[in-house]
Amino acid sequence: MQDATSAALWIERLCVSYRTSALQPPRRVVHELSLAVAPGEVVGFLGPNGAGKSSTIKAILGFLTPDSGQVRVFGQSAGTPAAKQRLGYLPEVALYYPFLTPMETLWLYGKLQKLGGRELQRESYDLLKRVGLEGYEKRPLKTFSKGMQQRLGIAQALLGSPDLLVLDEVTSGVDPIGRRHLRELLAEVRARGTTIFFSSHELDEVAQLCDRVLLIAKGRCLDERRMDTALRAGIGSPLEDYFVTTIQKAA
Ligand SMILES: Nc1ncnc2c1ncn2[C@@H]1O[C@H](COP(=O)(O)OP(=O)(O)OP(=O)(O)O)[C@@H](O)[C@H]1O
Repeated sequence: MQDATSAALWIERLCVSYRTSALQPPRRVVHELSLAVAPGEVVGFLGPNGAGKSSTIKAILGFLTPDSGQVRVFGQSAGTPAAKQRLGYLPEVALYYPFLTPMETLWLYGKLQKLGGRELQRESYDLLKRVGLEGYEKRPLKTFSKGMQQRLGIAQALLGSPDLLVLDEVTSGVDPIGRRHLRELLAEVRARGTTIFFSSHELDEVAQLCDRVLLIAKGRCLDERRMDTALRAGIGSPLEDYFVTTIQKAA
């Protein structure tokens, strides 16, 4: 049983609202959401469009201030340097400077993490190789396809060997070969004991990678369950059935 100090990720009664106009009251998009992820666990965060997945992820990163509730990363309050140090993050849309190369990009992100020197250079080459960008280390990103940029995003998220990897739509825009490659990479990251929390609409992928899935809709947790063989079997269809029927029942 996890608690706020032992969990890799602990969210308790999180509420998030957005104000889109000074004339309108804020609109709440995450309602009293609670969840816990154990160290080393791989959890898929599922839900239909607009369910509140990215908003929850932004609260984990400390990018927004919740109305109420608490978010902790390895016992540290979200958004604090101590929490950020343990986190690697790939946003839903990762934007990089088009005139920089992958090596320069990782150098920049490494510097922001206070990494540097030969160690950073070695880690950057190693990561680019692991994500399948060997040979592209010194090409400007403006020549990269979306899938190649996404691979760079994974390398950036893995820089500094984070203990918790938070991925928002990790394989969006990646071709089937790239997806397989990324799945293998995440399986390898997981085997090293890294906790992974990721949102995805790719249920095949979720079925193959996750220990557990959490399903949210309209900012509320609908269900959670372990990925057993019944949900893994077939070509993702049992998990798709579970997703569709649980959402429909709640509606
Ligand atoms: N910056 C913002 N300002 C106002 N409303 C926002 C903002 N970001 C998200 N929302 C709204 O919050 C709700 C939840 O959005 P969120 O992006 O968290 O959902 P999601 O589950 O990640 O969706 P998707 O699967 O489509 O990426 C949506 O209704 C969205 O329109």
